[in-house]
Amino acid sequence: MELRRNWWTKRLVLFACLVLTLLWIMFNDHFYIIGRLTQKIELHRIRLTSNIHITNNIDQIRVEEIPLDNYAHLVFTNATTKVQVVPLWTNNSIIRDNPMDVSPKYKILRQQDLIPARQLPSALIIGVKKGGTRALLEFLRLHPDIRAASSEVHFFDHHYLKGFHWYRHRMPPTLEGQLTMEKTPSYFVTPEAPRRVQHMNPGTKLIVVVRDPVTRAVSDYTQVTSKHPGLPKFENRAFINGSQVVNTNWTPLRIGVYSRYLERWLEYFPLSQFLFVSGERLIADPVIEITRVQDFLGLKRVIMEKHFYFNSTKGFPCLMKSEKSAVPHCLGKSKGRSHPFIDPTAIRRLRDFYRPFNQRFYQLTRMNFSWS
Ligand SMILES: Nc1ncnc2c1ncn2[C@@H]1O[C@H](COP(=O)(O)OS(=O)(=O)O)[C@@H](OP(=O)(O)O)[C@H]1O
Repeated sequence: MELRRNWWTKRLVLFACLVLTLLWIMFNDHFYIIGRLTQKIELHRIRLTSNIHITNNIDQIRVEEIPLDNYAHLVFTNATTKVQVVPLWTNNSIIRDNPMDVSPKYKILRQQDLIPARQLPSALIIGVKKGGTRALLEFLRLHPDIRAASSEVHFFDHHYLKGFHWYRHRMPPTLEGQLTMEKTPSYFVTPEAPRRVQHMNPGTKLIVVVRDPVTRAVSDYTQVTSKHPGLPKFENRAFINGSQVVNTNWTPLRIGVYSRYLERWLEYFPLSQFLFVSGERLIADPVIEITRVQDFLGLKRVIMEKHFYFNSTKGFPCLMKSEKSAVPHCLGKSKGRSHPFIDPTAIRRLRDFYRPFNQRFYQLTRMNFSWS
């Protein structure tokens, strides 16, 4: 009898160990299992809603990345073998494997069953170069409902052929309700960018930080000379062969013809999807501009007066705290450089040159930026 009882106890202990091991495995793979389930549901949804036949086995999903430009062509010619998938959902196993995402912050979120996922941006700061785009993005990052890629991604100009899967993985993970953003100022002047952005999402919100084109050109030139000292003087580059003719082929001057680029964007997006931020006012009164941006993005007005202070050494507004730390934060040395002296006659000529283009830009945007 005693022998039989021992036999049962041993079996029970063994069974309990087995159950505990199973529970442990399930707990650890909790998110992975959910991820796989969601993936199956998502794929099923694509199958139901799309007229593209996906031949891939669910466990060996092989999505060939094809630029969206070729989409129409593919649908009509070779629909069974190649699919254009713009992923709106992240496989959690990728988050699991990314060291950035196993930070304590994400561990806590996971424990609360809040699973961050990477999304394509729904709002972009598309320009303009040297307009104040970094300042705007750094200010916006204070908002708890905004998550932004920290560096310029250059997807719609340089990396488009890498596909949307690549692009999405440059974005930070977000929780439901959080907005994904990115800033690359060269998008504004990239001929293909409007069509490509529209293709990604015709509802994308577009923010353009603009600044007096003459000061912008000098700022651009200052940046170039900081990297390549010894370049010809600004005045020598701005006018053809020492004449009074403006050298419109020179990129720092060409970028300032804002109306030309905006006209191209307006072929793809309605004006209501743009917000034009004054680069000058972003320095003089950042609260006004940041409030406009929060309203435009449909966000609560969280960033306000108390978040800014004027740093007299830097000569610019700085933040009382950054996204990551509670200490006051100014932009780096490359933002807010002192500009070289430019001959006032050259400045006057450039102002005359830009005047009609500025007027056209005011007309298009229905805003008067008062650049003289
Ligand atoms: N708060 C604050 N701090 C520092 N700088 C500020 C700020 N707000 C706007 N600016 C202006 O931003 C200009 C740089 O613009 P961008 O960030 O768009 O430049 S870039 O295109 O990303 O290189 C930069 O141009 P420069 O003054 O010529 O350096 C600044 O004038």
